[in-house]
Amino acid sequence: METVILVVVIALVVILGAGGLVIGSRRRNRQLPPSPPSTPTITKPPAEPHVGDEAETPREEPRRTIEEVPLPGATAAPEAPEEVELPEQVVVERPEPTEGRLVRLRSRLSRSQNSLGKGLLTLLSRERLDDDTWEEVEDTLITADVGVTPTQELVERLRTRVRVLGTRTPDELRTLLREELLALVDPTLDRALRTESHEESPAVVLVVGVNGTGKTTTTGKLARVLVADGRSVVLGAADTFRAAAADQLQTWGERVGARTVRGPEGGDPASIAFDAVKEGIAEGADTVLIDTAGRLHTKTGLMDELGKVKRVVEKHGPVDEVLLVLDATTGQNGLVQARVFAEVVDITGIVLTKLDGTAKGGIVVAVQRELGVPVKLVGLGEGADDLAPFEPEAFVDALIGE
Ligand SMILES: Nc1nc2c(ncn2[C@@H]2O[C@H](COP(=O)(O)OP(=O)(O)OP(=O)(O)O)[C@@H](O)[C@H]2O)c(=O)[nH]1
Repeated sequence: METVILVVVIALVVILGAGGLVIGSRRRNRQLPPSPPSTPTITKPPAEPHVGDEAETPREEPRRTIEEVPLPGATAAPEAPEEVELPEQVVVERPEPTEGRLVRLRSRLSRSQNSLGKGLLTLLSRERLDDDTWEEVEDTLITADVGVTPTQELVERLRTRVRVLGTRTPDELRTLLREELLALVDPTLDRALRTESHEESPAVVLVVGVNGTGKTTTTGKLARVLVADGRSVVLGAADTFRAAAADQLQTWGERVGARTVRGPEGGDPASIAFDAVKEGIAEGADTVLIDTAGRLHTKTGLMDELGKVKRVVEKHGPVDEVLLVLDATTGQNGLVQARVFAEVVDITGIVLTKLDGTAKGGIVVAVQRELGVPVKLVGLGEGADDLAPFEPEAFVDALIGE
């Protein structure tokens, strides 16, 4: 009896052992295939499946190729495809023309801004224009970030003109308001971008501003504005503070066929700026656009960094434009930033971004007054061609709605 039990136990152990091996080998076979490489390369096709194979089973065995099959009269077998590195395809885009861009993008402005224009017109159309109504006019302008002094000036002038005029039809009121708003925005300021090359060297534009205001995006969009106007551009990725900024800028450049000069992450922005201008000279480019980092940790740090970039670039030739990028949605905070930058470097123009996302278009007036420098460009969306040269008339028309 004992012998019989022993035999049965041994038989069970043998059967279980064999089963375990089978399950184990199945498990091994179910390992995931290796993940595909990130860059596309042409590789050999996989081995063909055999009948009964599971679809996801990797087939490591070499593929039976045609040369192993003896064919009657066959001389040479066709060659298996070689591994080939595909050249990267860069499609150079043709940016939208810049003329009349603000008019085309006006709907973006009026959508967010018409609370200002419509609000003012509604107030001015009231039966009686008493002190309370004029106070409401003031509040509306201040809420739209126009600033206290310009608001008081506008209300004072408008009040006098309405009194003198006597009768007030809606058309007359609209015309008066348009004229007064336009006077605040100041159509006499020179808003031309100095981007034309000199005899021996390209024009140099420094783009400065706090990170996150849309500085890198604006530099990229500006490259498109210039290319659309027939200029050749070199980009300098001197914002070495944020790792992805150089990649981002390079992508913008590639889209319009502009070269980007960049350095190591955390590298010296001044030396990148210097090299970018050198490249611009070598290429005979019209304009070099330099994206800088805008850390506001300390004013001294910022001053040192931007001062050095400017000094080093000036070894090649003058810096033609220093554009300060401000986020219109940050309101008064943007004005504080503007003040700090203006103390550090001579700003020649302002770019107001994200005007599509705010009803506070009055910031155009406030920042120009604050710095005594014109708004030259406005950002009206995230699209590649959503940067427009600033036109006071089109802007005011969008505010009050035509
Ligand atoms: N709606 C809107 N978004 C904008 C505009 N301009 C820029 N942006 C967005 O703002 C975000 C920040 O833009 P970036 O260019 O990365 O900002 P930055 O100032 O360069 O930041 P750093 O590279 O860190 O210095 C992005 O999502 C942009 O698409 C604009 O005019 N309108």
